[in-house]
Amino acid sequence: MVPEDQPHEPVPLALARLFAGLACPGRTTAALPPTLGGPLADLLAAFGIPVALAPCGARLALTVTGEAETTPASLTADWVTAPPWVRAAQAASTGAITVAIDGPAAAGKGTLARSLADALGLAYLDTGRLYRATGYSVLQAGGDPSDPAAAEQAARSLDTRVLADPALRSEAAGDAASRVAAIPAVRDALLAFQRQFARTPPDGAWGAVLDGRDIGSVVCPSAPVKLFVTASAETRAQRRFLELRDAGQDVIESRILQDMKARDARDSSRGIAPLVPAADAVVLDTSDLDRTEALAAAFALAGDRLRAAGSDVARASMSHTGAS
Ligand SMILES: Nc1ncnc2c1ncn2[C@@H]1O[C@H](COP(=O)(O)OP(=O)(O)OP(=O)(O)O)[C@@H](O)[C@H]1O
Ligand SMILES: Nc1ccn([C@@H]2O[C@H](COP(=O)(O)O)[C@@H](O)[C@H]2O)c(=O)n1
Repeated sequence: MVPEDQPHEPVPLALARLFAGLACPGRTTAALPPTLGGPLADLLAAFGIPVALAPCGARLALTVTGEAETTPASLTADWVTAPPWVRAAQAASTGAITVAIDGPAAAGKGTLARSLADALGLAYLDTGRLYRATGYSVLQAGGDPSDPAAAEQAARSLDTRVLADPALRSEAAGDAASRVAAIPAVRDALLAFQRQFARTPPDGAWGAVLDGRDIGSVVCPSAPVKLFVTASAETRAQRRFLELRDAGQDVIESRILQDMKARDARDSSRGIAPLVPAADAVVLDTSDLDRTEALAAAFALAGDRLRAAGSDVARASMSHTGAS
């Protein structure tokens, strides 16, 4: 049993512990906040792993209760990162699994994408950084991000090692990004890198989470999981204000709101790959959700889609091999 004073476990640790618990049903328990425990139990159930939920102080204790539907003969590290339906996906040659997360600025896409990627063992790409790096490079060279020739040249010569530069998070880089992002040749230049990342994620990951504006609609239209994360403009401006203020930047909230509305309008009205939910995306409004609640909701939505993808893939795999 988990002691009541044990701190919340990070989701990846809890998941690893529960997967490992398959070797010893009934003995392994992980404690999580209730908002995460329920959706995580659903997700495990989607993988065919039976768990029991019980209150444990302010937390929910999840215990693996029995054998998974497809328990491997011996539990291997490979199985932990590749649940059975992913293997079925590979067998059916459908390639890596992609989780697409789109939405307007500061809606919380990156926060959710990173947590989902960590918890599910997926690689993560913040595609906004590609556009930010392109716009920033034009600015650094003294150019105009709206100039198609300068922007295309910057996109085509982009060195992805600059993507970690903290300067890319400034509002100026965000504004320049949305200007270069409206130029078709820039989007064309950045498309191959994103698709390649989704198709063959780094470090042998079995899939990837990509966040941006057009992941579900253009970059990865066949992604099995598509979330469109949004929140009111005021909520998003306040979140970005707190983020930049805490990072030591001198910022004014009303100015951020004004700039964010202008950027949203530009992103939504451009002629190419505008910011719109893909037809099959699930919309998640996080205006009234804190980070933990938003993650719990995303887990539940992603779990539903993954389960559906798993059964589609399993069916495809069976018809592929002639099984019924
Ligand atoms: N549900 C939430 N409640 C409160 N703050 C949040 C929530 N989700 C994210 N945040 C905070 O809001 C800020 C913006 O979040 P994040 O960077 O994830 O958004 P984003 O959609 O990826 O933004 P961008 O499009 O600019 O890359 C961050 O400081 C993050 O910690
Ligand atoms: N797939 C994408 C991602 C981003 N953009 C543009 O880049 C700007 C900055 O993006 P952030 O996610 O870092 O805020 C954004 O305003 C878009 O103009 C894009 O077009 N497509």
